[in-house]
Order: sequence, then structure tokens, then C-alpha cells
Amino acid sequence: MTNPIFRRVLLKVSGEALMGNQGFGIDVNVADRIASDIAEVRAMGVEVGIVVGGGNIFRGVAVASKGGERVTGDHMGMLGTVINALALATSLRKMDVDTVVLSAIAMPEICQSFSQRATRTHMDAGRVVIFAGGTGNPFFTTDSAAALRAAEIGAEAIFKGTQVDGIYSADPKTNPEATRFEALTHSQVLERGLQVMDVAAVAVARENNIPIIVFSIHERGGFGQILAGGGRKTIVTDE
Ligand SMILES: Nc1ncnc2c1ncn2[C@@H]1O[C@H](COP(=O)(O)OP(=O)(O)OP(=O)(O)O)[C@@H](O)[C@H]1O
Ligand SMILES: O=c1ccn([C@@H]2O[C@H](COP(=O)(O)O)[C@@H](O)[C@H]2O)c(=O)[nH]1
Repeated sequence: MTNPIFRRVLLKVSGEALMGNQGFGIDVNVADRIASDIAEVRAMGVEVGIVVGGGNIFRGVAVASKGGERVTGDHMGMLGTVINALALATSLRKMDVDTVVLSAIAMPEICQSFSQRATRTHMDAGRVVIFAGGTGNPFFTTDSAAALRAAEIGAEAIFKGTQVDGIYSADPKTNPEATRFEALTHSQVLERGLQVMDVAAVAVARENNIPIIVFSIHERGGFGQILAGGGRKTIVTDE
């Protein structure tokens, strides 16, 4: 078996990806497919922490743009990430991957609360840990939560599994002329204003020397291929 290039990683799963071809919510087949890629990586011996986004349910900015209160919208967004985390945990458990959900917002009847100590205990026991509720604070995103949790668990890399297969010179969804980068530095991502990940998240990753790998979560087996040293992605490292 190929030796993985990293032993402990933080995977950010796009919330938007979870809805598949639907306009809202979760397509269980997509959740199962993503879970099978995670199971494959666990079988390679890689420790995995996961942050799930909430773009398939609510984004605070969208709620605010329709006249709602931003903080309430952000609360709704964070609750959406808990729903997604529970769905992904269900898919992983179907595949016999021991999984626990830790939430940044206390909801003890539903899942355990996040703490670094609890995380360590679960990871040492071989569990996949899904971090729900983002950072627990409004005005942030799950990208920032991914960077923070990555630093907290000592992850060797952040894998941003998103709708596109890397970082481009412009958003490839709206600009067909955009070209993909193979590699960038954290500073280049920030200076060029490449918006695949929010500024705060890239800054935390840079500060803590954590590489970011952007890849398509829709590419079956893509997560494992990158950990095996191949795959299609953009890698962001220190200068
Ligand atoms: N320079 C760029 N290179 C690549 N993608 C970019 C770039 N600029 C903007 N994007 C867009 O950023 C998106 C990813 O951002 P975002 O984190 O908001 O979505 P996500 O990963 O689907 O997460 P969620 O749904 O959980 O919020 C990509 O789908 C892509 O369309
Ligand atoms: O720390 C956080 C994380 C998220 N939110 C809110 O949730 C939605 C969904 O998260 P995405 O990262 O966009 O997928 C986000 O738009 C925020 O409204 C938050 O407030 N704090």
C-alpha cells in the first residue's frame, strides 16, 4: 500500500456539494459517495478531522441580503452545518467508519460539544471527528473553522474539497478564461485576491505553516489519490 504524504489532515467538505443536483438540502447519495472517499483515506491509516460547510442550507449573508438580521442568518448557517455534520456522520457509520460529531454550539441532546481535549481523545481512539457549528461565532465561515481546527489538532494539511478542482486565476464558474494553478504560496493567494477560501482562513493557515490543498470533492477517489501523492489539485504552501 502507498504511504500517505500526510498522516493527519483536516478535510473541509463543501456544504453546497452535499445538495448534488437539488436546489437545497442534502442528497444522501452524494453524502454516501463523499463518505466512501473518506473511508478509503481512513483505510490508508490517515487521521481525519472534518469541517462541513453549510452553503446548501443557509448563508448569513444571503439571509441579510433579503432584509433579515445578519447575526440570526449566521446562527441559521451554523445550525445548517450541524445538520450536514449529522448527515455525513450517518453516511460514514453506514460504512463502519467510527465517527463522532463535536459541535462548537452546545446541543448536548444531539451531539457532544467541541473541546480540544475531547477531540484528542476521539482521534487517539481512531475516530473520525466531524466539527459542526463552524467557529461558533457569527461573521465567520466554515473555511475559518477549518483553519482553526486544523491548527488545534496539529493537522499537517487542510484539504478543501469543493465544487472546483483547484485554485484558478478567477472564479472558473463565471470566467471560462480562468486558468488553474498547480501551486501557490499563502501570500500569493491573499495578494491576488483569489476567493476560493476566505482571507481569515488563509491567514490562519499561513501563520501556522499549514499547507492548503484545494480539490474537487466530486472527483471519486480524489482525496485518496492526492494523499497517495497524485491527483488533481492546487497546493498552497509557505514561500
Ligand atoms: N480564484 C478562484 N479559484 C477557484 N474557485 C474560486 C475562485 N474564486 C471564486 N471561486 C469559487 O469559490 C467556490 C468555493 O467557495 P466556498 O467556500 O464559498 O464554497 P464551498 O466550498 O462550496 O463551501 P460551502 O458551500 O460550504 O460554503 C468555488 O466553488 C468557486 O466557484
Ligand atoms: O464560524 C462560522 C461558520 C459559519 N457561519 C455561518 O454559516 C454559514 C454556512 O457556512 P459556509 O462557510 O458559508 O458554508 C455561513 O455563511 C455563515 O452564515 C458562521 O456564522 N460562523
